[in-house]
Amino acid sequence: MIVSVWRYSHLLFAIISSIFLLIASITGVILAVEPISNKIEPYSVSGADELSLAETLENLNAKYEEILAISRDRNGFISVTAIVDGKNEAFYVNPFTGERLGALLQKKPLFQFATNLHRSLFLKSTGRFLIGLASFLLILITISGIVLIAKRQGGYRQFFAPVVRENFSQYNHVVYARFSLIPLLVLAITGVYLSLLRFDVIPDTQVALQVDFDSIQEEPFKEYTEFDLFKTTPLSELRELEYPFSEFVEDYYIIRLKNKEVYLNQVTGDVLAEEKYPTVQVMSSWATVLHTGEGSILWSIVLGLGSLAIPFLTVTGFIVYFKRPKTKIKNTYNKNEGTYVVLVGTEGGTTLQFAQEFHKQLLSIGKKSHLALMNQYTHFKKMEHLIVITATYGQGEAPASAEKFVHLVKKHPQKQAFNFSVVGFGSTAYPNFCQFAYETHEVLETSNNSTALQEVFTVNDQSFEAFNNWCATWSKKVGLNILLEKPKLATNSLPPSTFEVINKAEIPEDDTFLLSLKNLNDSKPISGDLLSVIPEEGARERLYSIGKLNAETLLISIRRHEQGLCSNYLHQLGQNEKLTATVVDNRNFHFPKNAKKTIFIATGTGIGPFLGMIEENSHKKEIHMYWGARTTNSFNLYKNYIDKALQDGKLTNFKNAYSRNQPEKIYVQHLIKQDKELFVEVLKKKGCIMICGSIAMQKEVLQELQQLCNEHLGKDLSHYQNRKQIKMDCY
Ligand SMILES: Cc1cc2nc3c(=O)[nH]c(=O)nc-3n(C[C@H](O)[C@H](O)[C@H](O)COP(=O)(O)O)c2cc1C
Repeated sequence: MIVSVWRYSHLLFAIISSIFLLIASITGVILAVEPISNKIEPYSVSGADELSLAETLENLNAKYEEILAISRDRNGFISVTAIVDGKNEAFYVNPFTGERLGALLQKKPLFQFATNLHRSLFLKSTGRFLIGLASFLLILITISGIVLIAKRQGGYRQFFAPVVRENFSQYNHVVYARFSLIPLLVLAITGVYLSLLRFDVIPDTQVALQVDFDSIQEEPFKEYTEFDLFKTTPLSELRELEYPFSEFVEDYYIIRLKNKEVYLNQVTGDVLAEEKYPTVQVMSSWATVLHTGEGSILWSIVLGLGSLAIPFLTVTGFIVYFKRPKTKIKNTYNKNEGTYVVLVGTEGGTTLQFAQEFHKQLLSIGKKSHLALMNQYTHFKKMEHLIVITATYGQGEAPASAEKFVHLVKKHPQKQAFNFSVVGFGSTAYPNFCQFAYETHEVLETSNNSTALQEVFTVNDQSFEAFNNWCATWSKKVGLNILLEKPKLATNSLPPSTFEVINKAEIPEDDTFLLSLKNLNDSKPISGDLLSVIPEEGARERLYSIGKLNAETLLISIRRHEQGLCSNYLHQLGQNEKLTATVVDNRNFHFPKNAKKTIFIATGTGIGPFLGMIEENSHKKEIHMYWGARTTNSFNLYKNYIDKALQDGKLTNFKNAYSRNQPEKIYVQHLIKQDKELFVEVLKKKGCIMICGSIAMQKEVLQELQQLCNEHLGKDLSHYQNRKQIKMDCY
């Protein structure tokens, strides 16, 4: 709920201010160029800042007959206003020689236009107010953004940890927001400050020095080069020095330094009045520098990039929001009528869509089903079956709509007996896979009158296939017949492609076979992506991991099930026959480009994607493979590929674990124990471990790795999972 409040505030502020922020950001990018183009003008004189005011005045007085003022701007350029040939002129000079360097910079028309639009949208005070308001909203957007990133990353300490990629917009929104946070916050705060100053909400106090004319002395006379202030003040401190208006002693030097203003007797060099700038004035000066980047190429670039991030973050932010599935809950039976109660824990809305499909099918077979959010848990009068379907967020925490669930279960004990089942939606890309589902199961198990019908069932990456499997086992247990339809989710799949079967190899005793497919379309799968096959109209899709042997040829390794519709369909395909299937992007399971050493762990047909990754290892990076199967015979299907890869140096090492070759069973997890030094080294040196095969094997392997991390690395396994050093695709 708290996350939702932050999320909706973030969105609301963005909607209100988006147009103004877009204008301000685009003009801001243009204006960031101005200080850079000014700074690179050739008016900077090296070593000038170390000159004293006395030396500067001496050099310039020698060159010009009548100087009215000397200035130093934020770029460090020195200019004089002097009467030359009877005319009042202002120009840049070399303070060592007095040489004229060029005319004062004039604002270019483009920058003038951009400045007006940026400050006031050409709407005078109304425009200034709107821009000020947009800056204020930008502060709120940035703060709510910081909170949202921290929540997503699992805490402020993890703020800069790698972001798990779900899709382009979500990933880049978070990544670029983190980069641009500081410049955006600075731009927003200084923007608000400058607006408040403009509207006199912050009074622009200036120094107002008073000179006591009665006490002005005409003696002792001193050369101006001997004035203490002139001798001790470097030119770098100067903003502006105004010469006395006349030679009368009542007229004095006005010197504006970086931190104070001083009036100096032109005859004796005595200080007539002096005052430090008020805090507001110093702050205003800083706000201007920080907001405009004046005088610093580096800060101007940072601000320019920050401004550029605004349109990008606006567009990706809106895409993230509008892609989020939105569904309302409608109920035919209220909470007191439903015998089946389906509760959902969701944050992004996808889990709700699965739950809705399940609820719809229960209703369609005449069951009284009531659907609600987990936060709406209460006393359900007629409930006999409770089905909880929940996602996991943060670091294994409850999603927004289930935050109160644990508390509510304790608060509302059910008066009648009921059985329950928990389905966890999560992603193995996160360290605490479906943890909240396990917590939910535990709390329900200890609640009044409850009986667990099944263990927690987990669904990785919103796999409809897995959810459907759960539904099949659940329906069987309760004696129902439910057929689910796949919800229309935004998936990463490409349009369907056509493939031609070019080879089939098989080990009949093992019920496994390898299909080599020629890719006849433009789809460019990568080893580790998935091939979605629908064996006949209306049937469920099946996903197979792809191994890519070369640009044209893909390999899929399949286990044939006696009653399996899809595995038998693929099995009966003959040479040159065509297959229509869809490539699904599985970016969390691609070969790691930056790892120097990689370990593959697979059982059975899980070897498929690895055969492609090995084949593509043209740089001969170190790859160690651990493969588990029943007997030596199972290996014959892959032997040629592995032998050739070892010969070509594309595979460093291959070790197998055959469970039925010898009296005692050997599994891949036993090999991990044997070779623990290698595993420790790979994790330590930022290498990667990839796991593909059965969920049962994955559990055992993760347990072994967890132990190894605790004993030898002093870190939790999740540390490496967070850094994408462990990649999994298990089913
Ligand atoms: C910020 C964030 C954190 C997540 N943390 C976890 C996690 O700790 N464990 C897990 O199994 N899944 C995690 N997931 C994956 C979600 O549980 C999964 O994508 C789920 O299907 C989302 O369902 P929803 O759209 O209904 O919220 C996380 C997803 C996001 C975006």
